Amino acid sequence: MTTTEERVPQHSDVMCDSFEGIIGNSLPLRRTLDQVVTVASTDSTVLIEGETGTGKELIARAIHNLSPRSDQNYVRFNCAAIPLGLLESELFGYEKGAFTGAVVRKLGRFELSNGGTLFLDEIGDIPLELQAKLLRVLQEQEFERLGSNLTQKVDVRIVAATHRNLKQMVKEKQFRSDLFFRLSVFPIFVPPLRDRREDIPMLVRAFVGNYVRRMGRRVETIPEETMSALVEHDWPGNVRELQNFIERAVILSPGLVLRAPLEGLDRPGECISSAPKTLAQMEFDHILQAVKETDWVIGGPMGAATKLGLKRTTLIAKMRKLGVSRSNEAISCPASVSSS
Ligand SMILES: Nc1ncnc2c1ncn2[C@@H]1O[C@H](COP(=O)(O)OP(=O)(O)OP(=O)(O)O)[C@@H](O)[C@H]1O
Repeated sequence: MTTTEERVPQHSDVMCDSFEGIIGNSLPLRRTLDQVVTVASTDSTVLIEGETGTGKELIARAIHNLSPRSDQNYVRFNCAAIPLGLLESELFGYEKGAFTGAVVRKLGRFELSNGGTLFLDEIGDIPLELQAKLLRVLQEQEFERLGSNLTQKVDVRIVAATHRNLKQMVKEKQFRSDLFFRLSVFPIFVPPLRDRREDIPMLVRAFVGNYVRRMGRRVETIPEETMSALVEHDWPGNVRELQNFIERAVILSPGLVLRAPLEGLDRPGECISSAPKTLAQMEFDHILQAVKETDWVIGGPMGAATKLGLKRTTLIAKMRKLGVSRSNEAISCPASVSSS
């Protein structure tokens, strides 16, 4: 093994850096996990906020596992995945004959999670009409099944999550402010992967290890330049996107060395960053794209300078200033290009 490769660790190595299946050791992630530990032992409602794929569901499960309710039910309910008309009956249940098709009594998620934890994923997608009813259950822990006058009492700990900006939704009157305040008793923010790049190598090694085992492959090393490119990438789909990418890479690796399809990361327009790009970043991307298309030929009629309408010397000077070189080949969204 050379110094520019690293060994894929065994499962036990990875587990040292994993907490409740949450891999990573960066400061932002550790801060989030500290909050998880702090709130888990209480019965308080928790609102988990963060972009898609950051691991909100893992955090919700960790809160349940570390709580005194861990031996009771953990029920996950995705508010966005259920058709509008069914949401109410899925949450609160119904009596036989409550509506056409209600041939037997059905318990809703609140009753199913009685004594345990109910994880309401994508809470921002709960329609306004249902928000008042949800608020009542959160406050009073009571509700009626559809088609019944009998009040059901429950003891449910609520953990909710959203990738939406609920505060903004409140301002726009799409989300009730009283429900927002009730939900956000203890908010936890899960940072996007691009704000905790130190976690990427650990995640990559763990995912490679997992997929290698599952697929019966023999990958043992990850080239250093592959790891650097993965750390540099912005991962708009966060850990989920990284995980899927690694699965693809392992499928494409018949031998001992990971063959990651880095060119798949380098698709212009796919780079969704929270901050708008600077002019220098756009220039960097555009020039990098042009030189890659000409296979790094700068001068001459078929060269990148002609393509870009620049003199050869001007393009070379710009490339030097912006730091465009072959080592950037795998980078699609340079975070470090300054606009000066
Ligand atoms: N820190 C982590 N360590 C290991 N796996 C992780 C981590 N974060 C996320 N994952 C994995 O990434 C995938 C997405 O995570 P999860 O479903 O928890 O994200 P999410 O924030 O709830 O996404 P969404 O908002 O789209 O529902 C899952 O397969 C999860 O196991």
